[in-house]
Amino acid sequence: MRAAEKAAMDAGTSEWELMRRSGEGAARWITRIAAGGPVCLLCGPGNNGGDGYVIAEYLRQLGNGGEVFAPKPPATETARKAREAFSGEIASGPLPSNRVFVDCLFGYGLTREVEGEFADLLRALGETKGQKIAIDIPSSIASDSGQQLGPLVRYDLTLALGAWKRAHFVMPAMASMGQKRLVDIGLDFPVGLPRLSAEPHIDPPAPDAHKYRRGLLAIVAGDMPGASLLAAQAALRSGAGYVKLLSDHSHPDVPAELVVDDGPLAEALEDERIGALLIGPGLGRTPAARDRLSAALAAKRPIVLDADALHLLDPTMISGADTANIAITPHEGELAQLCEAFGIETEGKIAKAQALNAETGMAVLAKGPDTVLAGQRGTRFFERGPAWLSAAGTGDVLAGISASRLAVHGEAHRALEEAVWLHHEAARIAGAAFTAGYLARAVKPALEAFL
Ligand SMILES: NC(=O)C1=CN([C@@H]2O[C@H](COP(=O)(O)OP(=O)(O)OC[C@H]3O[C@@H](n4cnc5c(N)ncnc54)[C@H](O)[C@@H]3O)[C@@H](O)[C@H]2O)[C@@H](O)CC1
Ligand SMILES: [K+]
Repeated sequence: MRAAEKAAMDAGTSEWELMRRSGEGAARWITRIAAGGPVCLLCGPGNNGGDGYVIAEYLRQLGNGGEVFAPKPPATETARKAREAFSGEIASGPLPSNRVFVDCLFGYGLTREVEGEFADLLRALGETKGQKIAIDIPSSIASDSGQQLGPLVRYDLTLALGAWKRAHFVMPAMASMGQKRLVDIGLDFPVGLPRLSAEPHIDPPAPDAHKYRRGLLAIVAGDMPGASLLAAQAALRSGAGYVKLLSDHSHPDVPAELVVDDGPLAEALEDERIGALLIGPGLGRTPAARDRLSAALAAKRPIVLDADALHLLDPTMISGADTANIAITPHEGELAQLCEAFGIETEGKIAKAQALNAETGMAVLAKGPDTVLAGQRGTRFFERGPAWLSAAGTGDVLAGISASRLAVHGEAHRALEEAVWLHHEAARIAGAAFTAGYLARAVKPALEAFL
């Protein structure tokens, strides 16, 4: 964001002009929400506060002037200019209630814990009644990390200025923001930056497709076949033409459309037609499980590693492998463990996923209530999925979808990105209190939404 603003300023657009665009863009949203009702603004000492004065003056010009609370005077030249252009008064006394509140205390310049009168004001904002709008980001959130640095208010709306910041897509920050909208201020961004994932388009099978050309997915099962069966149920509905379970166990009750190969694993893995592999759900962590993982990696096919496979994985297993073909789907604990196994020392989910991708070349989907993908095409953030996904087995479903997409086209980053969208959409369709089996079945109508 800073680089894009600097580029715009170097090209002749003043900071004041950017602030005017930000403030007026935000004010247009606020006037619609306030609908003539009273507005109360909180202005901080930096340029976020400057945006606040621009908003306040815009509202005054429309005859809808409200209260402006500003514990400290502006400390930047541009914010001072905005304050001077504001023709109203600064309010004092306790924060009123039943207003549309606009929080412009701190934006991406927040660098330390919010204390004293600023913290008091945020606490009062948290307690008072009314609609609450954060300008750029919630004022107690560090924009790069999402770290909470003071009293966290629950907002109804967050208006991001110019571009999304990382904090807009990580927990717990993102859960406090309410609806999110982006205010365009006419900046250009270089390609290759971390960005919000764009809705994928999923191709139907080619006119001359047959089951192998559409993608043969082989799922390597382990000691607990339930998890790999769930993954298979989802994979069958995610686009692959053929899904096989490679298992040592007998499976009397698998669905008829799922083929079980209970022969020796090494032989089954020799099938040239296998487009992708999945290993991990229900694999177990025994020496035998480790052997199955090594055999699967030695087959040198595009592969999704999940769950137990991530516990067993170490650098020696992938040395010499074409890691661009490997997609991994760790949750928070697995991500931390992988970082330890690969000697990565960094804090925070985004940095960990990026470092693991940079160090190993594998596409890393750091899943959870917030999901971050660090892969061959860069870093991607996602809107939050339904919280009902917090149920046992939903990770197996995600792994199954990912592997099925990988079998279709062989691109690890793309498969993981598509999988997150399909997973969220399936959860939306499944509604409330669903089981993982129900979720796996909802993948079929979910896929139809992206054709
Ligand atoms: N730089 C630009 O070109 C533009 C910036 N814009 C706005 O400017 C914001 C960033 O402005 P700034 O970089 O001035 O920073 P902020 O306005 O976010 O706040 C930084 C100011 O607060 C102080 N501060 C930081 N942490 C504090 C704490 N815990 N307690 C008390 N004081 C603290 C800093 O010393 C500094 O004076 C953006 O979020 C956006 O709202 C927009 O107006 C668009 C143009
Ligand atoms: K703010």
